[in-house]
Amino acid sequence: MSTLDLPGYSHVYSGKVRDLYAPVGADGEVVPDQLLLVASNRLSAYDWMMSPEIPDKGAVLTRLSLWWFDQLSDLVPNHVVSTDVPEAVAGRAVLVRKLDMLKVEAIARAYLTGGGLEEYREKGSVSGVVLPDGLVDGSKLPEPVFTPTTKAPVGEHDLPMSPAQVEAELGAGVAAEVSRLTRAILARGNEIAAERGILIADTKVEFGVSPDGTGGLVLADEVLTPDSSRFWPAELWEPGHPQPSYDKQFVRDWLTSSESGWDRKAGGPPPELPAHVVEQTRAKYVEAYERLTGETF
Ligand SMILES: CCOC(=O)Cn1cc(-c2ncnc(N)c2C#N)cn1
Repeated sequence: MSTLDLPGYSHVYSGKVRDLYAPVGADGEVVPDQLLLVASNRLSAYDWMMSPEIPDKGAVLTRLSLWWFDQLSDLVPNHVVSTDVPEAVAGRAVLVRKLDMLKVEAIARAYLTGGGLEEYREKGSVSGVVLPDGLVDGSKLPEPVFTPTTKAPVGEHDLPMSPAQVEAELGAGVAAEVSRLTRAILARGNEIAAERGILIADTKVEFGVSPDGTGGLVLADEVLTPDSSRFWPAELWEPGHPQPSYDKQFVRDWLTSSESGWDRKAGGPPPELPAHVVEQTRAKYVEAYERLTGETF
């Protein structure tokens, strides 16, 4: 993946779909207390990077995340400084406070699926939390469950963390607060999304703390986007099988159709997405944004 040459910024880190830059002052020194978080138009599905990119995906998800930060501002402070960003990334980048990030992927689940379902089928629990018997793919949980994982190095898999492991990493007080906030964020997200016909099955948020040690937890990264969360169309929810993804189903359906000619089990990369799949996927991101926020993209 190619990173951008952004005058006044130096590239720090690239994830699958987002990139992090550090502002550089006039003296050429990195500005120590801020970062530029850039959302790309890249789409990942089935652990593969799709091609071509999805036009406007980065901008739609950035605006959605900013909207959620605002909706959640009574629950938790966030890292957003400003959207006054370079023209080259206008609309899909945010200037944020540089924080000391907690080494825990804070995941909460309102519905059981994916890795949590696999762990439940093995142990009857997820991240050390015992769940009721008889749950199936897509089951709604009695209440959101905190199921944290490690932040694995690039190329390795995040591993479930038990409550004891989280306490060892963060301390009992911070661990309890991370659990409480993560579940509250998902619960709030589902209160709002349900009114708009969307279910948020699970979400991953990240917290940081100010390097100077003042204040408490700060919500960082992105929040309640289809990249950090599973968005399901509420009207199609039916426990007992994989649920259609609000934003990636067109891609998944085409990739697994005979039309694509892709054999996922063979291990090779997927083919280029046809224009109609790209357009339908873009439209779903715009639709999710407009339904949730009531604003026009
Ligand atoms: C490629 C995008 O970055 C990430 O995926 C995760 N990540 C976040 C940070 C971070 N570090 C310090 N301060 C922050 N405010 C943040 C944020 N957000 C680092 N990696």
